[in-house]
Amino acid sequence: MIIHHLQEKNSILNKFIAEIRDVKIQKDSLRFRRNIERIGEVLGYELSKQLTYSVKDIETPLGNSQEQLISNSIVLCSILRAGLPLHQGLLNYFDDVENAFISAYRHHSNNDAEFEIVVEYFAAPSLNKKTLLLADPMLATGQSLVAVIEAIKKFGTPKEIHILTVIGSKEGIEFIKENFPKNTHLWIAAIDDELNSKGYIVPGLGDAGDLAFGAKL
Ligand SMILES: O=P(O)(O)OC[C@H]1O[C@H](OP(=O)(O)OP(=O)(O)O)[C@H](O)[C@@H]1O
Ligand SMILES: O=c1cc[nH]c(=O)[nH]1
Ligand SMILES: [Mg+2]
Repeated sequence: MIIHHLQEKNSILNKFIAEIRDVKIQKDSLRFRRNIERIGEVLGYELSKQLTYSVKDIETPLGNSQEQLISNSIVLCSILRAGLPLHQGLLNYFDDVENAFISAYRHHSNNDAEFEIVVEYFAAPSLNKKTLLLADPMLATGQSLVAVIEAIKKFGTPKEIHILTVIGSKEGIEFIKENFPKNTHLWIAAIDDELNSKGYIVPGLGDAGDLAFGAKL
């Protein structure tokens, strides 16, 4: 796995990360969603430098200009629910790509510490030979991403996979490294050291889905 850790270098991204982590600021759900969206825009811009380009002749009112444009066939797939604002941020820049959505949630049967990932819903075009962008703001244990990559196998084999995430744990990154193809790129804004006993990232930000859309039963 090729890891691109964006916060290794200081940028305006730091402000968006600080605001989504901040226990007071994150209570403003409109601002929380918009910050995740802005981070999606930054991740998408960085990722665009890794794509394939081909020249296209563009007619201007005064002449012609040769522009290098992205030639990958891209499918942007986000994991519900928390992936939605990240999806919007990526779509702001990758506005003409195909889209896919998959649901994955933690199902607790006995206690808070034990859960399985339930994948129920998947709407997608063929993924065969495509460049798959897989977006989910939180990479905690990594179990959701691994359940998703298993579930989408029947929709074809992508040429390459780019995972886009906001905050990840070291443990989660190790887990997905073992379960994704070696040429997979991980674009990650912030990496945290720990997971708590309930599988939440520490210091993290709490529950991204609830902060964006409210608590669920
Ligand atoms: O790496 P993992 O341990 O699998 O955890 C990460 C998952 O948890 C969050 O979703 P959640 O299950 O809370 O669903 P939600 O988006 O509906 O809130 C997050 O958006 C990831 O999908
Ligand atoms: O820290 C975490 C772990 C899973 N899901 C979240 O939203 N946050
Ligand atoms: Mg959640």
